[in-house]
Amino acid sequence: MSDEQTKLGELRDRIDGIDQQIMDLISARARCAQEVAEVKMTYNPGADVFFYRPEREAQVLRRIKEQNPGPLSGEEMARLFREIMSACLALEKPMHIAFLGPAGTFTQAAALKHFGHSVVSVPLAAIDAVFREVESGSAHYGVVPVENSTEGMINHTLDMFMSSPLKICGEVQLRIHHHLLASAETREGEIHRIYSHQQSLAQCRQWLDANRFGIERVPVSSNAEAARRAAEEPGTAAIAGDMAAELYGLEKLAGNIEDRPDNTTRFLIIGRESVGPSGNDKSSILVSMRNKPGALYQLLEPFHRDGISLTRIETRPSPSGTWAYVFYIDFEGHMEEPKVAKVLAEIDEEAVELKRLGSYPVGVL
Ligand SMILES: O=C(O)C(=O)C[C@]1(C(=O)O)C=C[C@@H](O)C=C1
Repeated sequence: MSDEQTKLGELRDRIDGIDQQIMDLISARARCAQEVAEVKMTYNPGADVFFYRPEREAQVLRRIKEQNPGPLSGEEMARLFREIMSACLALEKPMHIAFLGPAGTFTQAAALKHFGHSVVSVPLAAIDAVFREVESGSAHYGVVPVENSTEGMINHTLDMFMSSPLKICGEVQLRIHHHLLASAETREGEIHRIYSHQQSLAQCRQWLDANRFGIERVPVSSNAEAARRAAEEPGTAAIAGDMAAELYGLEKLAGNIEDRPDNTTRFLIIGRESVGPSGNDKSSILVSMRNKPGALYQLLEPFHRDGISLTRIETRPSPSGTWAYVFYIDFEGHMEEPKVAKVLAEIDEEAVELKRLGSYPVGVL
């Protein structure tokens, strides 16, 4: 046996021993989660038991990132624990997560990033269908896109909150990498059409102008649909992400072609219950004010006075009348914190309507 083989043999024996310990510890953790489920059921008899606890998951993942000794990065270690917790939660209750489909969309990638892979992910054709699926109880939670760093807000999602009773239970950000994809049978020179979602075509406009000028660009309902067509129609290509490429067996002709390297989409987790404080939270509200001078100032002043940072404010036309507006506001803090509760009580007095969409942990992964 060579020196190399001897040394590798020793190290692999050590790895086998460590794997055994990891397995024993993960199994002990999983048994604990089973006991947690029993406690939740015992103390909430006959009720809709909420097994998934977003605030606790955020705390666990934050602690892992903070205390990670290396050499793996904090993100990598948190990802591994994300999957362990996902498997533990599935033992308590298999979660059904509705997302804006079809399979292979960035929204599915966001759902799996947030919940891990031990969930049943259910593709739906439209944002309002995701809301309905969760409202009816057919899915435990839903995942919908809310804003993109290049293209701005996804208004359809914001508008759904005006009429939906659902709460925002979490957020997850995903770096969006677009690739030019085609089937193995399609040669580069033959490509006469590129399919993608409207937003993705916009996010890659400069690259397309510089590198594939003159080739027809056809918007379709999703990137996954674009990938499906490229797989079926010879001579066409798609702009889509890794998941869609893998799902439809496409090859990457050019990778990371988005014009802005920091291209990120933020997704919301929607559910039926409120989430407790995790120690680092955000809240979202919808407010409509009387149409009078200084209304916006009156709305924002209490936040400023109490030192609460706004992270987003968007204006949407109100469904109730011409030239009436609804403000969608995200801010730092949890609605159970006294200073946040005080500001909201003040706004409630002045507003025509104040809808509390929820408080939720700032995205960890
Ligand atoms: O602490 C709980 O309530 C659990 O159910 C355990 C656990 C975990 O595996 O750590 C699993 C699922 C919850 O979403 C949060 C945490």
